[in-house]
Amino acid sequence: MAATAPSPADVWAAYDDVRRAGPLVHNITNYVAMDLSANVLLAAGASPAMVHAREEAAEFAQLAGAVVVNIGTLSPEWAESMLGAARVASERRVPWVLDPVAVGATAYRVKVATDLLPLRPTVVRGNASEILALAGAAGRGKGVDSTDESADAVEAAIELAARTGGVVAVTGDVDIVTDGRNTLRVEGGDPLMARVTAMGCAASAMVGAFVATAAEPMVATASALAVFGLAGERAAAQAAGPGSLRWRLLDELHGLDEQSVLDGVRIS
Ligand SMILES: Nc1ncnc2c1ncn2[C@@H]1O[C@H](COP(=O)(O)OP(=O)(O)O)[C@@H](O)[C@H]1O
Ligand SMILES: Cc1ncsc1CCOP(=O)(O)O
Ligand SMILES: [Mg+2]
Repeated sequence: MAATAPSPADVWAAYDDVRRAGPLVHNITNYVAMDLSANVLLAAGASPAMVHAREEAAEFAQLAGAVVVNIGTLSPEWAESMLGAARVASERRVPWVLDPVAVGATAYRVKVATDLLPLRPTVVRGNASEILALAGAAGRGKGVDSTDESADAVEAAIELAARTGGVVAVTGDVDIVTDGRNTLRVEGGDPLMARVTAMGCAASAMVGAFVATAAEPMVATASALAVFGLAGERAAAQAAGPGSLRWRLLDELHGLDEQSVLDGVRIS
């Protein structure tokens, strides 16, 4: 599908960089996702901060290695914080990630996400229905959940990436990563991951950690999703259900070693 696929060794190097640098990742994320996202970032070696007040979000964004903006539990006050933080990130070249949770569900979500797009997110990460909806195609989803396959959102992702000038990632059974010119397929993960709330939000937070430390957003995004998927599939292999998948995922992210990444990552 593309010439720029990072090798498993590149993915390991990117993860190693996150662990060494421990980047500060500023999250304006939803109430549901705060705990899992913060714990995923800590398990991956990054430093999470959840900061969303209008009075401080833009100021805090200047301190961060990356900003993650997630519209999951929106309100007008939060939307103002998101726009302020994204504007500062864009102006100061702090990489920032947009997670357009449930964007197809209501006109308000479409408006807020559409207002954020001109601030040129380094990466947009969503499920297939969200990326279809944001690109103006048919996808609507079932609330925060996708009713579409990632393979059916490839064209929408390419179109959206051309519009933002950044990277767009569609997660699902296969994760798709595109910059509008090259498109990568990241395999891995497990269907059980979709039975734990805020997994996609946590994947977006991981992307934040990787874009904070890697020079190339395509490599960073594919690497983050590959590591997250690998940890998820290793966790799922031992999990009794969604509850143990959740804590096992944190343990797998923390314990993942070079050989497991070299053996387990599949990007084409
Ligand atoms: N059917 C599946 N097979 C493998 N991995 C999956 C599957 N569904 C979701 N995942 C993984 O779960 C994580 C969350 O993705 P997704 O469910 O698409 O996000 P969201 O929670 O935003 O809808 C990603 O790492 C993705 O690769
Ligand atoms: C359930 C829910 N409701 C509003 S935000 C949210 C979390 C969504 O998380 P994810 O998109 O990662 O499934
Ligand atoms: Mg989501």
